[in-house]
Amino acid sequence: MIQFREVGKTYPDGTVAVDSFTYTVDDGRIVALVGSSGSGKTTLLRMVNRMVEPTRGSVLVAGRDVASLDRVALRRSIGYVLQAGGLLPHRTVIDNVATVPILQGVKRREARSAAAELLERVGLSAAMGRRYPAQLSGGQQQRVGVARALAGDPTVLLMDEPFGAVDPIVRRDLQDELRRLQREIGKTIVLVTHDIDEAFNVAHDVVLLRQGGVIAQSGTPEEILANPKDQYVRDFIGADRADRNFSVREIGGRRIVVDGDGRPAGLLR
Ligand SMILES: Nc1ncnc2c1ncn2[C@@H]1O[C@H](COP(=O)(O)OP(=O)(O)OP(=O)(O)O)[C@@H](O)[C@H]1O
Repeated sequence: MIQFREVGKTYPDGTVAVDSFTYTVDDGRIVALVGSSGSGKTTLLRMVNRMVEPTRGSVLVAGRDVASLDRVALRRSIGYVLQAGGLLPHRTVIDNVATVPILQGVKRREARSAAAELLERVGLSAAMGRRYPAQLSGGQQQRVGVARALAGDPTVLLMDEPFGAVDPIVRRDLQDELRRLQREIGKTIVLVTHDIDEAFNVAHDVVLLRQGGVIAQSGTPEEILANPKDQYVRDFIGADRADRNFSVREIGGRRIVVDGDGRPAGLLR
């Protein structure tokens, strides 16, 4: 469980990135922080592993205030996935994945064999392990980034725009795989994205932010779609978009679903 308790961050230049944010991420959930640029998503994410220190309030992971924990140990115990994987270019893929366990004292051989298993878990062949990051596609690098973040066996995985650098089709694949992976490994995942469709596709719970890390609305994708709280939320989720609005037409005894522009979307069974 991750508890944000009236947590805030004012940067030294006076920018209030997050005013006062209170929210609890339950174990085994995928939570997406969504909002427009500058709404404080990355700041909030980084306060969990202390890459950013809050200027007020606190963040608790598994009941412990992260401010009381050793920073380096904390960072190693929480997986962090960056856009485009954030891999070390001069190390092979397998070494990229094995780095944290080796730093944690796992023997090199064991770490490498665990890394090979992790690569398979994220859908890469062990042979890919011998390549360097630049020899992989963006989507493959992203998978390596996930494998690397999982290598320290963290309970919490933080992901910052993890699929931002890949094309829409690969992006959708990676989103689906993240859901599958999370079902298998049961980690708690907090994901930052500016893409509401990605949040709806991947997350169990969505936190929609305004500037200053203010929660405009939080809930399951279904709850938010069914009851957008105000016009800001409606605009952000595209509630009025044709592809969000369906109706049913009867044609020849069958019920056809059409979108807001009247384009056929499917058959109602
Ligand atoms: N080191 C810093 N010093 C000063 N201001 C900062 C710093 N880092 C971020 N900010 C400011 O804090 C606010 C929130 O930034 P943050 O990166 O958390 O937003 P975000 O929602 O992740 O944005 P984006 O989607 O563009 O990445 C922005 O106004 C940003 O300019």
